[in-house]
Amino acid sequence: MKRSDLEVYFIMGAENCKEDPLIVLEEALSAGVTFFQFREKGDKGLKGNEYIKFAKQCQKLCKQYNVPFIVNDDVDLALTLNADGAHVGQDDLPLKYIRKQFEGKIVGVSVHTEEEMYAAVQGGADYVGIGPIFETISKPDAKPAAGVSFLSRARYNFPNFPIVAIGGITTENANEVIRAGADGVAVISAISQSRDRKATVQKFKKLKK
Ligand SMILES: Cc1ncc(COP(=O)(O)OP(=O)(O)O)c(N)n1
Ligand SMILES: Cc1ncsc1CCOP(=O)(O)O
Ligand SMILES: [Mg+2]
Repeated sequence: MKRSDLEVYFIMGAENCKEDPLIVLEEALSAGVTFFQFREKGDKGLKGNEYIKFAKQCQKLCKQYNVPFIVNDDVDLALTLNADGAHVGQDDLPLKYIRKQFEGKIVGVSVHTEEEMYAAVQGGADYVGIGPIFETISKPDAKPAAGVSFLSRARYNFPNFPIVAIGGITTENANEVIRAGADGVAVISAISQSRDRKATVQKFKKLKK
């Protein structure tokens, strides 16, 4: 993958949407998001066959728009569906156990410290997600908002490594994370709950590098 693939990384599960999630996803894709993460989790998340059916529908839409379909947390689902990749956090399956299973595919890892970042890069991650940068309404168990200082250091230490920023990112504050060194923005609510998805995605795509 290229760093520019992370430009507008849309993340979504059904509970993030006030409208039909498949319509939300199709609008986001047609507006030009560059990466998609299927993140269906939590007590209110779909389960069993409904979960798998929804994942397949999202994957089909992503294929139509030629956008990578990444599965959050559920490595088995990613492998079963032959997804383009998986995203794991520090409390999920460790990179060293899954890297080989995803040969030729994309593996993203969430990092919050320099140690975690070095381990992810050395362990063969394709990109890292850094955040939450700002307060988020979409992850009840998120760590406190950390601002951009770690993001800036991560970019300084790894000038060419793909980095995406996440957490509370909106069209108003996104330039700050790009200036701090992120290749792109990973966003749930700003896109899933936008009243004008096309305009929102277009604004994210015009960020000053
Ligand atoms: C791109 C990206 N970055 C970070 C995360 C967060 O992963 P994690 O810490 O495992 O939390 P959950 O999303 O699983 O609740 C992410 N999903 N994507
Ligand atoms: C999954 C995740 N990881 C850190 S913050 C976050 C939620 C991001 O959602 P939003 O863009 O709505 O703040
Ligand atoms: Mg996780």
